Amino acid sequence: MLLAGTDTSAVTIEWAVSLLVNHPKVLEKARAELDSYVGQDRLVDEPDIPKLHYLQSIVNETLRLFPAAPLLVPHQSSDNSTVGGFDVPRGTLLLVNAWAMHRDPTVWDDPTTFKPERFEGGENGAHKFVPFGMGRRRCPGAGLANRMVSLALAAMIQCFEWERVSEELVDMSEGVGLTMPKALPLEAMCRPREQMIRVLSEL
Ligand code: HEM
Repeated sequence: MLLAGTDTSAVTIEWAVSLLVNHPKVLEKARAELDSYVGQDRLVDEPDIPKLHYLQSIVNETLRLFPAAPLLVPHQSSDNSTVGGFDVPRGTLLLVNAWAMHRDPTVWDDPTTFKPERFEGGENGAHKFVPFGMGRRRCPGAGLANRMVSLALAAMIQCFEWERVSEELVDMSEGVGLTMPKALPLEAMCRPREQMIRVLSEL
């Protein structure tokens, strides 16, 4: 439970910040949304999150490209069945490749590009977007995870300027591990936003 809840969320935040420093226009748009809905006189808080639609799209797009559980969790079929023309006997170990589904060019337009806008306008990905699995064994922490990741990211964007450490893009290779870590940990420069220094100093 601790690993399921902490590492997955931490890794998702690291992928999201990596994507944002590589896409400064997206970062700018997220900050503009925060400035418009929350302002600069107080820290973003949980009740603000449902209003921050672009931020939600960034979190979804991060989970699409870098699902923290790329093969979900192994399941076992409870009965004989047929899936897509394949006979699956009872007791078969089943893995769902969410990573591949999320990058399938037959269901996603320009699948390898980071484009949070694809989730705008009510697009929720339905059965093609499954970072938390589906059905009875879907992640019970999905709601909490979405709120935690969104709130952490929102505060980081609202309060700090983020930049890459050099002209070179942040390396987005995936490393080896249960929760798909970055191959190279993120290094980025951040400094408090001038407008937020008062709020930060009162925390
Ligand atoms: C970004 C964050 C997270 C991601 C991407 C994620 C993803 C997943 C996935 C894919 C599964 C397997 C679903 C399946 O079997 O089809 C799962 C299971 C689970 N998750 Fe999460 N999770 C996250 C955060 C959390 C949090 C915050 C908690 C709790 C505080 C949590 C608790 C659990 C538990 C207990 C299970 C096992 C459920 C079962 O086997 O019935 N997860 N998660």
